[in-house]
Parts: sequence; C-alpha cells; structure tokens
Amino acid sequence: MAESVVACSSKIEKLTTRVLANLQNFLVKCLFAILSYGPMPKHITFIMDGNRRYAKFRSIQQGTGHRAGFSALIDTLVHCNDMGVKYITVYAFSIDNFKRDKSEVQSLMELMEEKINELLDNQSIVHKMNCKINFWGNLDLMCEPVRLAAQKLMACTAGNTGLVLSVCMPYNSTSEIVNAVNEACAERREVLQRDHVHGGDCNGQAANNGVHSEIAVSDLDRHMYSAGCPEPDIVIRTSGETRLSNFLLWQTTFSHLQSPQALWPDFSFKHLVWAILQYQRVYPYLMQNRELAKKQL
Ligand SMILES: CC(C)=CCC/C(C)=C/CC/C(C)=C/COP(=O)(O)OP(=O)(O)O
Repeated sequence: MAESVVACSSKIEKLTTRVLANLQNFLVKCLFAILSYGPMPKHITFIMDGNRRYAKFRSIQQGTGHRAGFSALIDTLVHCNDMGVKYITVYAFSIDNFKRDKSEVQSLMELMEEKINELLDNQSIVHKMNCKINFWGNLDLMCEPVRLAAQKLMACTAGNTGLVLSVCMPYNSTSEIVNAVNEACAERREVLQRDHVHGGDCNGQAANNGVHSEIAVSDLDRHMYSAGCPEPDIVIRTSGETRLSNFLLWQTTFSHLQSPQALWPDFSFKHLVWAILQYQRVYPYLMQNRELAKKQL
C-alpha cells in the first residue's frame, strides 16, 4: 500500500513538472509573438560585467564567477536564437585585462581554453544552433592553446548559417581603429603605386580610374573586425556600469545603450526581454537620429 502511494505521488510529481514546463514554454512563445509585433533588433552586444563581484558577494572563488558568466552567455545565446536575433557580440577579454593579477589572467586563459574546446564538440549547443563563431581582436596576444582553439572554432563554424557570435578577445576599440587605418592606408598606397607604374601622374595621383589618396569612412568599415556585420542595435552593459570601456566605439554611434543592475552571471531571460522592450520604445527616435545623420552627410 505504502509503496503504491509513493509510486503514485512520484508519477503526479513528474506529471506536474511536465505540465509546468509545457506551460512555461507556451508563455515564452506568447511573449516572443508579442515582441515580434515591434521592431526586433538584429544585433545585440554585451559587456559582460560583474563576474568577480558575483563571486565576491557569494564568497566563492573568482573563477567560479567567470564560469557562471559563461553559462549566462550560453543561455542568452539560446534565447536570442529563439527570438531570431541574428548577431550577438560579446566583450570577453579586453587588452587592458592583461594588466590584471597574473594568476587571474592565467585562470581566465584556462577557462577560455576549456570553454572553447567544449564548443568545438559536435554535440555542443552552438553546433546544434548552427552558430558561426568569430573572434574579434588580436589573437596573437593570447597564449598558444587559446589562440589555436579559437582559430579552430572559427574555421569549423565558418560555414554555419545560424546565429553569428562574435567574441571580442583580446580586444579594444582604439586598437581596432588604428589597425583598420593602417590596413586601409597600406591598401591605398598599393593601389596608387600600381596606378603610378601603369601611367599615373608624378604626384602619385591615379591616372584615370577615380582613385583618391584620401581614406573614406567606407574604407575603414571594410577593415574593421565587424566588416559585413550590421551595426549593433543594443549595447547592454550589466552591473549598472554606464561606460563603454573602449568597446565598439566605431560601430555604436546609433546604438541604444542599457545598463541593467544585474551582474552578468545573473543576467537572464527577463532582462533580455526588458532590454528589447526598451529598445522598441525608443526605436522611432533611434531611426530619426540615424536618418538625420545620413542627411547631414
Ligand atoms: C569562451 C568564452 C566566450 C568565454 C567567456 C567567459 C566570460 C564570461 C568572460 C568574461 C571575462 C571578463 C573579464 C568579464 C568582466 O567581468 P569582471 O571579471 O571584470 O568582473 P567585475 O566587473 O565584477 O570586476
């Protein structure tokens, strides 16, 4: 008798769990349907701030905070993918982060290597979502195991057609801009020299193909890590901080900035939905600004 009561109550428990999960799925789908009536962002970027504070407040190891941060990143990717957001860009390691305590940098590198290798597995969530993964930054600054793993991940997801995740690492925007200026100048010099050899005038001006020696905005665009990717619609910096900290300065002129109080490992579905609702609220003004700027050019 007692056994059958236990078996029955366990069946009821399982059923309740399944019903609640289905109900939750249904509510989430309703929410997506409501959101999709408004303009949906194509590209959301995250400054994943507050991982160490998360660990400190819980009196756990600092590295555990960064691990929780990685889980929050994967959950966020899944939600964005479900909502049809095509581009996600995250600030995972700034060039300035190399100035941190040696042991902290070392443990961050180990975490990066471990997690990138996990993502390389065919069964990983990013493969299931057909994600393409880019790394934006100077990978030569990373230690060899991280660099090799990152290059392998980029190569093996290059043909994927789903969500595009760009991991900024080791990155800062001013280096990206300087790099783009140098590359654009080198490219222009090459064209002018070629033209000169083939009949340009003695001032180095192109002969007749309309090439000018000045660099245009579009030249720099082509040499940014973000070439081919739409400008971010939303920049979210968690932990209530309101600085950009040298992140995507070139690309975020018209982006909507948000700084939820949540620390990155606590960032969840509700924060994401709230961020999109806020974006939809200000969307007409964002578009107005963009149009105005285009006219002024
Ligand atoms: C493979 C891959 C993409 C891994 C990403 C893992 C991850 C979440 C990295 C975040 C690294 C970082 C320095 C975050 C800033 O928080 P913080 O450490 O500055 O914390 P604080 O703001 O509390 O000081």
